[in-house]
Amino acid sequence: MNRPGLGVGVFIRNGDSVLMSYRKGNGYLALPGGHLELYEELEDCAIREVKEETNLDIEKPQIFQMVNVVKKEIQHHYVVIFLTADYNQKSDLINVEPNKHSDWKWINAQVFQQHYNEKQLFYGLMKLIDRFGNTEKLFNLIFNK
Ligand SMILES: Nc1nc2c([nH]c(=O)n2[C@H]2C[C@H](O)[C@@H](COP(=O)(O)OP(=O)(O)OP(=O)(O)O)O2)c(=O)[nH]1
Repeated sequence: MNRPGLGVGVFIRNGDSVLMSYRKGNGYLALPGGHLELYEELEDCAIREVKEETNLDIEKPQIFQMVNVVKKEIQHHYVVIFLTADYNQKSDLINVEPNKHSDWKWINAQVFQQHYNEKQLFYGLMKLIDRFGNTEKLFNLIFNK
């Protein structure tokens, strides 16, 4: 890769939790999301990736935060855009790509913080918490508190 990639991650709200799974390749806890395609809007990317991975229909995707993740030692450079969204409860949660993700789980701030402490969050999320200092502040913003 000779240019940074552009990744999208979606915080889907449910009660006090967001939807996450462990990535089969690296074992990190991660949000649903993926790569922005050419000529695609960020919100459309979020809707598409969440549907492809979880079968959920998200509602009101909103651009939330961004991080620039530079890890030269492993040739990883991504700009990651995070969005927040609600979801339509009529859509069923399915692990559509079990070869890529463990089963989807609703994760609260405490569990999220534990994974941060153990450096078990996907890179963009680690950098996001580095910025906020702790998960509580981040979750307050996600849930508009
Ligand atoms: N999905 C997702 N991607 C993240 C997160 N944190 C983070 O840094 N990224 C970055 C690194 C990923 O390699 C990149 C693109 O997401 P991805 O790896 O899920 O892409 P993907 O395999 O679904 O790609 P594709 O379906 O679009 O081909 O975004 C996260 O929490 N979830």
